[in-house]
Amino acid sequence: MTKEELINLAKEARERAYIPYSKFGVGAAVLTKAGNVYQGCNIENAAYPVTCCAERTAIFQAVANGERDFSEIAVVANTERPVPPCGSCRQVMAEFFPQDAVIHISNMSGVSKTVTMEELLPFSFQPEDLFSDEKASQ
Ligand SMILES: O=c1ccn([C@H]2C[C@H](O)[C@@H](CO)O2)c(=O)[nH]1
Ligand SMILES: [Zn+2]
Repeated sequence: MTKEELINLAKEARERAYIPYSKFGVGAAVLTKAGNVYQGCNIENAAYPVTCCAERTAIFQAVANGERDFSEIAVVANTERPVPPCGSCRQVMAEFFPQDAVIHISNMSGVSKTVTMEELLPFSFQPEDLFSDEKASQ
């Protein structure tokens, strides 16, 4: 699976975005270490904050299908510069992605940028931090 193929799958998912409020469509495609791809689009809600971004939709789709080991994700929007994932999505990525996993962000005309998980959310709160709580280990 090439970067371009993953980006094309994110573009395809973007066509299914449910965006009656913002009209801002985003698509994502996440690649698992097993070689499977799960797509996601943003899904908005009349109660605005309930909206789920494309990235989280794709990751949750994969996890709900029993996959938790990820190597890459592509995210696409029709913007001038490639759209950086929001803070909530970065934290969800940090839960599942290793530090060397790669995030490809792209616009519709193919301007893209690739960053690692470590670059996208450095010094992130990790599951290990929670489990290392001193009281929890007593
Ligand atoms: O990286 C991003 C940024 C925004 N959105 C969605 C959320 C909302 O539906 C719309 C406007 O913020 O775009 C995403 O899906 N991913
Ligand atoms: Zn987000």
